[in-house]
Amino acid sequence: MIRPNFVKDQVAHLDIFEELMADLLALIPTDGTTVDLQDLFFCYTIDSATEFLFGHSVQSLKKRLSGVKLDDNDFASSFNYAQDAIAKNTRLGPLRHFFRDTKAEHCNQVCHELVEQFVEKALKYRANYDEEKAATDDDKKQRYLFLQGLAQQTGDPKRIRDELMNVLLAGRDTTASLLSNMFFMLAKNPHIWNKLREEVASLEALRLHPVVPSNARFAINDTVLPVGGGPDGNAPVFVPKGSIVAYSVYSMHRREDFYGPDANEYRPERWADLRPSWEYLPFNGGPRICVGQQYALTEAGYVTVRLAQQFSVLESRDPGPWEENLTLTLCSRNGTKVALRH
Ligand code: HEM
Repeated sequence: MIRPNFVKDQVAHLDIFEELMADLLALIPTDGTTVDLQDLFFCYTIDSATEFLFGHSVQSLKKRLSGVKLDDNDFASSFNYAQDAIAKNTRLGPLRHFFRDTKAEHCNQVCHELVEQFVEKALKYRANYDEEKAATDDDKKQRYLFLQGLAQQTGDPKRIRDELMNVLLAGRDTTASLLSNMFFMLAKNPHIWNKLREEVASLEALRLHPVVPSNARFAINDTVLPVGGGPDGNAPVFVPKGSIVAYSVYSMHRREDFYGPDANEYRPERWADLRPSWEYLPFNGGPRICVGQQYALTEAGYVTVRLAQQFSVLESRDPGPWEENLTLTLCSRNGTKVALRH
């Protein structure tokens, strides 16, 4: 249902990315003071995703700039907390019933209340579709709104709310994590920053630190996987109906038989002649491939190029190597502490 809302014209709204860039740049010190870019990237992507999805940004970067103290009733902080609680609950499994988290319940409510307002707008748009569309046609500059696209397809308020939440969840932390992991590695490798090719730098960041590092499928019928069985892993594997097959994209992306003996290193130059197929799956593949892939790569590429234009020096301010923080996505445990200079 949401796939038609992701055609190229609709996701390439560079003006949104540029407007937010001004706020992002204003928050980066230029005197060599350490800044945590990961923190700022998470603000950037929630602002852009809420603008794209709802037509209304939650303005977390602007709030930072004006020094507003964020409390538990703020959408961006509540969304972060509620998401971490989902990851924690998944790990606790059946034990989660013994750890009631009232703050998470409150945060869920804050998120739902904000999204409800947009659901109401969507339903109003649907009810007055002809008039609203005529008004839109008159103003050619009007941006495409994901919310309106959704309202044309369904009038079920719960479905609209769930789809909005789902895309916000799928699209926000992922892109922020990609940018954070990539800048962590770029800051450790200044020679790459200097001759940056934004596209290959992000492809390599998604190989070494795939932000969706594992995945699974549930067999709805008996089936056979062509390889993976037997002592050498080359025999077929029978998968009975009802089983769950989990796989690790993280491990696959570091296999030396695919990527060579330096598979564990961040080396974007390898993409000069690398043309991977199913051994490279940051966005998955097949019918459920990520619908936001173009959006994510456009946004990450845009932010990278703008920062590269603005700053010639990017220095790591983290003494250690990259360490993982696995919640719903994979980002850097110690943030992306760097210093930037013109
Ligand atoms: C670096 C950024 C991103 C990565 C690595 C990523 C990765 C993925 C992966 C691996 C899946 C497949 C999940 C599965 O197998 O079931 C997926 C699905 C999805 N992604 Fe992304 N994603 C990113 C950004 C985005 C963005 C920006 C959006 C939206 C604006 C988005 C929306 C979605 C949606 C709606 C699905 C579900 C598609 C379906 O089930 O048909 N993603 N993503």
